[in-house]
Amino acid sequence: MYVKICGLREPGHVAAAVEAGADAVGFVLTRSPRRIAPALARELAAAVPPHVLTVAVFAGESPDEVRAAALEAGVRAVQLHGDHPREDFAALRDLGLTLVRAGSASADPHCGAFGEDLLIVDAPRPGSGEPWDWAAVRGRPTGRWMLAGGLDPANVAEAIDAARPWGVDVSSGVETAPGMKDAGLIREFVAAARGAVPAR
Ligand SMILES: O=C(O)c1ccccc1N[C@@H]1O[C@H](COP(=O)(O)O)[C@@H](O)[C@H]1O
Repeated sequence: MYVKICGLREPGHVAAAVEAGADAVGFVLTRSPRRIAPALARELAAAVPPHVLTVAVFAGESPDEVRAAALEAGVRAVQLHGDHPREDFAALRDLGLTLVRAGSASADPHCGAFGEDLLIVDAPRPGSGEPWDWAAVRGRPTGRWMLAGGLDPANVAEAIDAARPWGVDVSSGVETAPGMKDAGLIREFVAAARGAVPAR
């Protein structure tokens, strides 16, 4: 089970995610209580070992804006929320970064359909912490896809069982308040996601 911890803003929380065994860490460079400047993302990303993917998160920015911020942040992946056409992913391909497409359950459920490397199937309002009907997508997405939206340490096993994703992505569920991550919750989330064995 691939695990991404998103919306990190402090070195201690990045370290907690890495030490807990997260596969990817996210830095939000778009409008959000978790937004940080690309320069801070660069500092945080510099402390992340190469086996952990560093991801810059965007929502609705143009390819040129994404390109500039991602290069400044020095990340290895960009995550695009919103209704981006295929051309936007094609325009970013030359960066050599992992491309992540994020959309709701009504978006195209096939990873790679827009030229992306990873897919996130999320709640209608990304970063809201609101659970949704995870079981509704079971069997629909294909390829390397992560489930997101309202996950937390207490429900992630149930969510995995319901949707059967390749991975999971969390932001609000490892916080004590919007934007305030908690190292203990990060550790609990990774352990719960990895311990989850879907029922047959
Ligand atoms: O985390 C944010 O604040 C955010 C803002 C704008 C776009 C995406 C954002 N994060 C992504 O949203 C989900 C997590 O949602 P939740 O808070 O756990 O319910 C995940 O895909 C994050 O990468």
